[in-house]
Amino acid sequence: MADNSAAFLRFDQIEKHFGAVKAVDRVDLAIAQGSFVALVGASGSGKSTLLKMVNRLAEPSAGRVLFEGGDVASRPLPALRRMIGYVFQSIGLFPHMSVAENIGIGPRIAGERLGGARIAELLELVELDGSYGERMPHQLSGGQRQRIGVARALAGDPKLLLMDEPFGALDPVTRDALGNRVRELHTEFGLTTVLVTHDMAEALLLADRVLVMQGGSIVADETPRALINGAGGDIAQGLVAVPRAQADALAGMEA
Ligand SMILES: Nc1ncnc2c1ncn2[C@@H]1O[C@H](COP(=O)(O)OP(=O)(O)OP(=O)(O)O)[C@@H](O)[C@H]1O
Repeated sequence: MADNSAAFLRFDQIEKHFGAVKAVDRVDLAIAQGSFVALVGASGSGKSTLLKMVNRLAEPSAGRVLFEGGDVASRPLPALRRMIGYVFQSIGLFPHMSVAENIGIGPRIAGERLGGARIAELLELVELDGSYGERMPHQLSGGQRQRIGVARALAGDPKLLLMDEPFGALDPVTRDALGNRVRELHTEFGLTTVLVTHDMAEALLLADRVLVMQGGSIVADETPRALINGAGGDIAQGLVAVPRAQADALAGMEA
């Protein structure tokens, strides 16, 4: 077996139980620095719970999560969360704070105030004009709110970006544009990214490694190319069949 002890992010026999429900069931997994990993699988398969054990929004029932070799449980929370950007679907901007204050909230909790130039730079990264800093969250579209969520996640110069269905509520065009922008930012900043998504096409197009979860376990771990070529087993292939059938149906409509 490969020695994963030096992996950037490692799940070591990790479990999470909610009463009788085993949300995550003995997952062993190593994620290399710089990789873009998509986590897919049916609703309730344990994706969000696995992700939340990295930044300690959920504490494991057993096992450990190691980040840069150290157990996340022994890191002070503000420092840990500063190193880990987190974006989720209902982005949770504070409604009474301006966009600029929302973006700067993580560093502020850690005792640092971001200046206007830095806020403008972060807005630019997500392709929004600096003037958006003065707006209030209710003055934004859903897509703009998700962009602010990405800017906020990047504000602490994280090494690791965790994304839980970040584009789920967006229209397909915005979703595609923001997904591609995140992939560019991942490369530009040398991030390691873990993206939870229900959309296998999104996983195949954005990630360089796709993990499939079922009943709390990882049942497939493949590259997008391998999945397209039939690897990963029945559950993975069942998920790949959806975008493939759509692509075939569209191709069949060509004149
Ligand atoms: N706080 C909680 N209390 C009780 N049960 C929970 C809690 N969080 C998750 N669960 C249960 O754990 C299991 C895994 O949930 P989880 O949210 O991780 O799945 P998921 O794959 O992310 O689902 P979805 O794709 O619908 O978001 C589910 O059965 C869920 O009901």
